[in-house]
Amino acid sequence: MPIIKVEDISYKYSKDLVLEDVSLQVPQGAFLAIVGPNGSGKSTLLKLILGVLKIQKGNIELFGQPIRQFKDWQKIGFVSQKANSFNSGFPATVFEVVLSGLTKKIGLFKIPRKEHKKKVVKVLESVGMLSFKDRNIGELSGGQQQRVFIARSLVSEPELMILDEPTVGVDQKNVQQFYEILEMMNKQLGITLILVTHDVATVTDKVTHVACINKTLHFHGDACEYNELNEEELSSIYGHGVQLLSHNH
Ligand SMILES: Nc1ncnc2c1ncn2[C@@H]1O[C@H](COP(=O)(O)OP(=O)(O)OP(=O)(O)O)[C@@H](O)[C@H]1O
Repeated sequence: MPIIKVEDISYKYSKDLVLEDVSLQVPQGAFLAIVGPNGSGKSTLLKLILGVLKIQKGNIELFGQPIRQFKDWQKIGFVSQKANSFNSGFPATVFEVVLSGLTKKIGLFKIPRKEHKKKVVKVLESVGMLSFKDRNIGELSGGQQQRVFIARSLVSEPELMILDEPTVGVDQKNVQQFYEILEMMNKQLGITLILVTHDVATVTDKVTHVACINKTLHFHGDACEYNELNEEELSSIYGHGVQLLSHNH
């Protein structure tokens, strides 16, 4: 059973379709990159999958259930591109931010137990941020904040994690580290990942599957297949003049 099944989805905000007849499946354990130029409908597709936008045409199933009936939202973690925008005055430590990912489990205003604190320490360690646990979140760099937000999502043990351009504003060196964390989550923790990104050149040798979207789905397959596409095939995927080539080309 695929974890996500998108069938014939079309969507428009006003007159024009921004998604047209998009169908794709995400198997359990996959690491899928959704790539496409600016304004190609990537975030819209995510919002439909996350239930933020209402389906106009087509169907989506999550964990085998039609999205309308789906209630297990705690199985899904989400990290948005705007996560790393805390100002330096924000009054919460790294530890507190990650602990807030357990609010549903602990219950609002209840006192966290030892096991909860242990979980926070464990996930902070896994993203390499344990030594920052008492620092104020607003005093960290964008890349460090982003890792803390990943940890906050991880702490509730999601089965699927969706990341919308998480590396925007993160420098190249930290981007590499960031992808290593994602690989660890996918391979060691067995979390299915969906990553929306512009950064095709960096991701295609790290992910298992690639979906190229530009209103319609132009390619959906495994990453090896994608890496073997020639230039002509790639430009027919993206349209001429769109600079989104894999580094193998
Ligand atoms: N709330 C909205 N109301 C009207 N139009 C919208 C809205 N959100 C997005 N759009 C339009 O829908 C199209 C697809 O937008 P979307 O955000 O899904 O693209 P994207 O691929 O995520 O883009 P980017 O890579 O720039 O983040 C764009 O033309 C955008 O202007």
